[in-house]
Amino acid sequence: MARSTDLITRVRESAAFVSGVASDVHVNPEEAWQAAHGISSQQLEHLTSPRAFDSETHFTDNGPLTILYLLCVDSINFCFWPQRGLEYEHLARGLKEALLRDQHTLDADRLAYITGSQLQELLSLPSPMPEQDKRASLLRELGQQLLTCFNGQPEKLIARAEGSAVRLVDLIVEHFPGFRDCTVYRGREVWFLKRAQIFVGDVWGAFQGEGLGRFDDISQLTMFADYRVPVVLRQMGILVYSSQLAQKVDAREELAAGSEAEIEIRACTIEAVEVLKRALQERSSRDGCPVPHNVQLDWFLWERGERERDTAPPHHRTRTTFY
Ligand SMILES: Nc1nc2c(c(CN[C@H]3C=C[C@H](O)[C@@H]3O)cn2[C@@H]2O[C@H](COP(=O)(O)O)[C@@H](O)[C@H]2O)c(=O)[nH]1
Repeated sequence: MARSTDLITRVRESAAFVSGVASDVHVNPEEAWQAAHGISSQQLEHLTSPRAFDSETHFTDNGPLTILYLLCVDSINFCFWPQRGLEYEHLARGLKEALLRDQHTLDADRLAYITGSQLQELLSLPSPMPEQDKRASLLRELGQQLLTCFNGQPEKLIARAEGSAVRLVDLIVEHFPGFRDCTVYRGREVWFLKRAQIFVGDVWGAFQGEGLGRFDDISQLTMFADYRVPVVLRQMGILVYSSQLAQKVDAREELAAGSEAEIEIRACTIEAVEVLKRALQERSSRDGCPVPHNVQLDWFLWERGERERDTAPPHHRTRTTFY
């Protein structure tokens, strides 16, 4: 019987397909090659060394509760830009502090009934978040499915993946429909799975690749197609927008979710990091430099995007629950 293609492979194939035919975005391989040779070996050493999850922002008890915490964070880790000043860190820190106040606050049987206003209170936010009710419904789905499929125990989800990041991404999308980040481009189904993959990357990072965070195939994750990394890749000259698209993005005009332009930005962002990774592998075959996993390249690019977000050009603006 033909083995059904795992979803991460579909993400890679989607990125290759779209970037091959895209009208408004393309990847510049020469700039990717330059960038790969511009990263110092010290930076690559740092990038590829185990990195502790910063406990100032994140909950890190390094037990099953961390898995539940990360499932909650990555269920609602999207679309902060409509509210000036709201960032990912407010979400991560807010959920951490809620757990420190009451370690049962995110238990599946409580998540299953959470409302938008209860979420706002839990996060101690002065005003409602964008898509707040949608975020609450995603947490209710998380709670209900954890109860139905995993006896309310998130570590059972991790155990069922049997040490495979690829398998865990498939399990997440199978059991939690809110993570099903896919759409249609010119008649073909295309996959991105940003929040499903970032959850796996976060578990791997939180446990530094050991115990509950041990994945033998972590190298299979693609980068996470958000709205911050495309800005960095564009500044590096690796991602190039048509003048029409550049004008729209720079004017902060919204791109509809599922529009060709939005899909081309996301797919070419994934492809750009694949090209960057291959350039680093080629360099390593000559000078022996360490080669980061995509999740490590992603963090490198995302953290640069975070540092420069106030001076960088505008990111693209799409209202979505996927990133
Ligand atoms: N590609 C990628 N996108 C990521 C993350 C993160 C945070 N994760 C790391 C942070 C600490 C731990 O090390 C986690 O691993 C958030 N985002 C996305 O950025 C977007 C902008 O958000 P902001 O600038 O706040 O508005 C939003 O779509 C958000 O979903 C990442 O790592 N990679």
